[in-house]
Amino acid sequence: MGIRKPVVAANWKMNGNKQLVTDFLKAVADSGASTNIDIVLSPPATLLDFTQTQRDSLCKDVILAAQNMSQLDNGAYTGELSAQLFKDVGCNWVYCGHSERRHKYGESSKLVAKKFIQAKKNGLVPVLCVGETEEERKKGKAFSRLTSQIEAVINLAGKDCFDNAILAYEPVWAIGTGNAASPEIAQEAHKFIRGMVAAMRQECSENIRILYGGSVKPENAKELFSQPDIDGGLIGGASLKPHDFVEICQAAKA
Ligand SMILES: O=C(CO)COP(=O)(O)O
Repeated sequence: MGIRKPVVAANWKMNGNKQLVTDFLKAVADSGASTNIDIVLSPPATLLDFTQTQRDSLCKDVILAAQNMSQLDNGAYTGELSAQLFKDVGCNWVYCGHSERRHKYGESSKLVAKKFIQAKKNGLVPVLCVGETEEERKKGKAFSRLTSQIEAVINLAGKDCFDNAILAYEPVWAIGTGNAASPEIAQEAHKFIRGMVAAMRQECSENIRILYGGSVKPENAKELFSQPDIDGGLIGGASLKPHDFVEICQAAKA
């Protein structure tokens, strides 16, 4: 991982409660896991205010992230949540284009790019999630899928868009299936993604952190994180078990 500070991000999706927030933050604090790595927590939006308060008293280093966000500033958009609302409850990062948003809620790459821009405009660090489906991989179209998802952001946000941003490779076939990508397959995709950034801006490609997501668990984290272009992970299911999450964080330090 070299010069890049590892990141381990918890994505609770539509799970968790106040008790889990407290247990999670205590486990992270007790383990000292946040030394030398960035630990990110994204509980459901309703828990963020509580999480901020608990974070400030239990484990100040933990970064809060929103799981999704409106591309718009404010106004008559029932049920939507804006960048400013998330900043108000202590968020500094936001996930853009998680595969569940793309596939279950029909978010297009163009909409994802608008959200990415909105995050940057408001001083939030966007975590752009990209990844191919199983069918795309079988047809040899994995890299063209990644290219189109990343190009959509570059086209709208410009060539320096990945300064102060994070990328996450999350192959759809590995999310929630228990079948993580092999370290070789993940590394190949991460190298490809870093190469795309390098083609625009060499310096940015050396600094940008690219996270792997999809069935990361304590048993496979170390091997995945030891790949040269994998700078940490975006953790779903295993982040709901504080002990497992802490173990994954320790693997990112090794
Ligand atoms: O979607 C993910 C993180 O954003 C990964 O989820 P799982 O770790 O449950 O596969």
